[in-house]
Amino acid sequence: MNSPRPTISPALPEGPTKARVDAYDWRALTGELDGFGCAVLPKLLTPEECSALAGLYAEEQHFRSHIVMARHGFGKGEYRYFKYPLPGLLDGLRAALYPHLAGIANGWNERMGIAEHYPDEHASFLKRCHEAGQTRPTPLLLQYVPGDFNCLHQDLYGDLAFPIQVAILLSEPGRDFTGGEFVLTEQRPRMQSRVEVVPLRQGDAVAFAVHNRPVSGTKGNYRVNLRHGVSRVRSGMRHTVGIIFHDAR
Ligand SMILES: O=C(O)CCC(=O)C(=O)O
Ligand SMILES: [Fe+2]
Repeated sequence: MNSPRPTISPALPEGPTKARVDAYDWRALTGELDGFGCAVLPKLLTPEECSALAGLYAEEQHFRSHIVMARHGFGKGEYRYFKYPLPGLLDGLRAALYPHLAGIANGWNERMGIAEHYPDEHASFLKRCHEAGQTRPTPLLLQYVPGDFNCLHQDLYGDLAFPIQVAILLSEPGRDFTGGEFVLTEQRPRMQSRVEVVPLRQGDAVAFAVHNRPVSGTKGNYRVNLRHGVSRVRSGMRHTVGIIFHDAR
């Protein structure tokens, strides 16, 4: 019998997320992540999926907590952490993206001399998080209005951290909002920091380093320290969904 898995909202079908993710040129994406600490997956979500996801923001039953950034000094704007079970589309994306990113993350750990090896499947990695006391879901939905911004930060939620995460822009720049650029900084040992501004359209995803990545120099690999954030939204409303692969303590 063909019984599809239930999804939270009929507007959010799981779809063939794995086929969609697998279809990207992962060799090229790996090259971008290795070279710059970030890579764009154009059109990971359709405009309809973006609107459906952004529309969940007002529906409190999907979330475990609500953060007003200004109260914590994180910037200005707000976000909500999803509860388990995640909406089918997000759950599917997280499971489909993970194996590709785990390969890259394992390469990074080898080059940085870190003994940790990430398993091939996200479920196995989550089991490790849960055994380490990190059991709370970290995928989140963010909402910005004019004047809002997200200070440079690292999404670390315990000792266990998967070193690459993904953010998907759900709104269309120019039409839905202006300003609000996704930015990354890379602090290089004993050198000045480098910045990346990542151009995104609605539905595009950016995969980026959470905290550290290796860079090859003349004397072998060295480690850089990354942070990400969002510049000030000038007008309109901007929504993003963040996919973090480790759970939180
Ligand atoms: O709104 C954004 O583009 C960035 C969100 C963020 O900080 C994250 O997904 O971890
Ligand atoms: Fe973040």
